[in-house]
Amino acid sequence: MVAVRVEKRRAKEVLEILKEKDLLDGKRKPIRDGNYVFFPVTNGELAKSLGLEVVDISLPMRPERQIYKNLADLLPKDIVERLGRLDVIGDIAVITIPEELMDRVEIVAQAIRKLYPQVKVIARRGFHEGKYRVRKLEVIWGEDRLETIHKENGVLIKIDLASVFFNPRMKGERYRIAQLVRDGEKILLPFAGVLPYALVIARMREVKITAVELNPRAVELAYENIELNKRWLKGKIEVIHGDVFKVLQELPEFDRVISPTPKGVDALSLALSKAKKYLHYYDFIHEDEIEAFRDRIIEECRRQGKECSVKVKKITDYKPHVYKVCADVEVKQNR
Ligand SMILES: C[S@@+](CC[C@H](N)C(=O)[O-])C[C@H]1O[C@@H](n2cnc3c(N)ncnc32)[C@H](O)[C@@H]1O
Repeated sequence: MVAVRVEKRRAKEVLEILKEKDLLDGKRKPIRDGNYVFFPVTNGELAKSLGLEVVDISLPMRPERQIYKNLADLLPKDIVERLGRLDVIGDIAVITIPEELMDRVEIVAQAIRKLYPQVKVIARRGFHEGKYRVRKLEVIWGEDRLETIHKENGVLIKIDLASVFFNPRMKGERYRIAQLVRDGEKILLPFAGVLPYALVIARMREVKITAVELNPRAVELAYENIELNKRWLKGKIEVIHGDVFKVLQELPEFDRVISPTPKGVDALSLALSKAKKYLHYYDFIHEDEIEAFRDRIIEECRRQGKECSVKVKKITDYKPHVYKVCADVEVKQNR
């Protein structure tokens, strides 16, 4: 089996070349011997044509599941450093690629496919747009579709990334909230999307959830998702298609309100007014403003005649110094 033999002092540089040309054989491990490093390659002739010394040598195999851990194992440093976040949603990989790397998109796509062989579509991430908070995505490799089924916390979530919001990085947060919920609770979920929170909670707890969503496509998928998961849901989910700011006026108080508020929308007063015991209110806050955010919630509680304790938790970073946060509000029951 062939490998490239290179002096130790040139090893880093040659490794980058091998990654760039997609020549590195990830199934075998490189070895060091004295002053030389041997890199396993998939094509000796091509390596030779690059002026590299190619030798016949047997190198140890890597364990199957540890072949590649991340894109840095597969791509040259100058590319990896400029790539943004990579998420895998069902069988769709979504990656942030800056404009100046668009002429290297082929090798990025190849690396993603090696890392995630199950992926059938690779899409380039744009920004969230409009009131439905849908992300602009461009398919750069694979099947021309943005619909998929994602597995998370024991539920299946059908998503159409072309027309609804979904963030797989909130998986841990959804689990955290589900753990706080107790059997028997009545829960209100404004801004419910395709129901990721509702499904995860209903999977784990015997509760009644009322979910409100405005985007008609998200509502359609919400119903499909209830159907997809019905065999293992302990809780019940009712979906209301409508505007949170109108629908909630007609609804009573709930034990718990969970508001995954869209960016730029202020639903604090309304969501709190519907919370008998607990409110989990999400917002995007600069790190210097977290105390002020907490004070604003306490002030709103006072205004509504509620005595509350408020803890604000950073959930994910949104942009430098700005976080998606969750205010966990507990309404004291002695009123
Ligand atoms: C940040 S996303 C959260 C979606 C979902 N909860 C999740 O975590 O994936 C906000 C959702 O609120 C919906 N939305 C925006 N304005 C709304 C309104 N006035 N009434 C109801 N839903 C609204 C959007 O369509 C979107 O699905």
